[in-house]
Amino acid sequence: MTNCNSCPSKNSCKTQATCNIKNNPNNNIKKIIAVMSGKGGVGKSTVTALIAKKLNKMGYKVGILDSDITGPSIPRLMNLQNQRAMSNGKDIYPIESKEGIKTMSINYMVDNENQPIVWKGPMVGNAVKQFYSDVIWGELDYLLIDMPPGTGDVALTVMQSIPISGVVMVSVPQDMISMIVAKAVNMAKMLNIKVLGVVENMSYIQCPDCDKKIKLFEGEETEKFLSEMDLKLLGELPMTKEIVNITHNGVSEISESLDGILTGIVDNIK
Ligand SMILES: Nc1ncnc2c1ncn2[C@@H]1O[C@H](COP(=O)(O)OP(=O)(O)OP(=O)(O)O)[C@@H](O)[C@H]1O
Repeated sequence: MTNCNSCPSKNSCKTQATCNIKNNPNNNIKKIIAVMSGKGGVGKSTVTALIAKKLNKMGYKVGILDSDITGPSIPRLMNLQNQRAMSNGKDIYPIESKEGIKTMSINYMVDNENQPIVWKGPMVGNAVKQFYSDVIWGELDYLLIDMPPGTGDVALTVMQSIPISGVVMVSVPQDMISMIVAKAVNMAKMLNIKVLGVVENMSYIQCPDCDKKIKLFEGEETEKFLSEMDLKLLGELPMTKEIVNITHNGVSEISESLDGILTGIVDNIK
């Protein structure tokens, strides 16, 4: 049953008659942002984790819902592998990172993270809906949703059921990827969900000796893609060991330059 009072979209919702998600009365979530890519492996989960850490550092209350049921990576990226979610039989308690970011992922419910989730689409969709409705997120300024790759069944369920305020698209500077990201952008537009902009990941590498930025995909037409799709560039992230250390190895210090890029990204989506 829908509970519009606790829904983050209550003031802007146009679909109350058709809404099919239950809003948990224990939760008060101010803004829900989905991080999407259309194509797997471009760094969607990494960007989700970095945005969450930056918002958390700025003092906001943040949660991450890992809706990638068949390829969950949030527990590892947040240094929370081998954790188990507890339930009181009705609600599920999220797992909190050391900095206080609440997370929920299917990996908190399996005995071994290598165990595959061999479920058909509707079951996967229902699990994601439960992660929204049955998890005690409490008071959150931002709930980030790490979307499954692609524009398939589960992505559609998430976008149709959860009251998403906007989508951040993650891309890498290659023509082929831009084309696939364009599909995801068009999907969001078809569903009337605002696309907040694009984060270009693995945009360049930086020489450790002379600081020169080296574009791996020089000549690719990112600017043309952005203007054709009427999209804002939220920021360009380098391909660095620092990002791997922050997201895989639990390193909490962020260099001034990466912090500056993340500030630019979150200022554009807040
Ligand atoms: N900017 C970066 N610098 C260095 N490594 C990166 C960067 N972004 C992502 N990676 C690495 O690339 C790999 C894929 O990243 P990630 O899991 O975030 O992608 P994804 O798009 O979420 O993938 P999936 O489609 O499986 O969900 C990870 O090992 C991650 O550490």
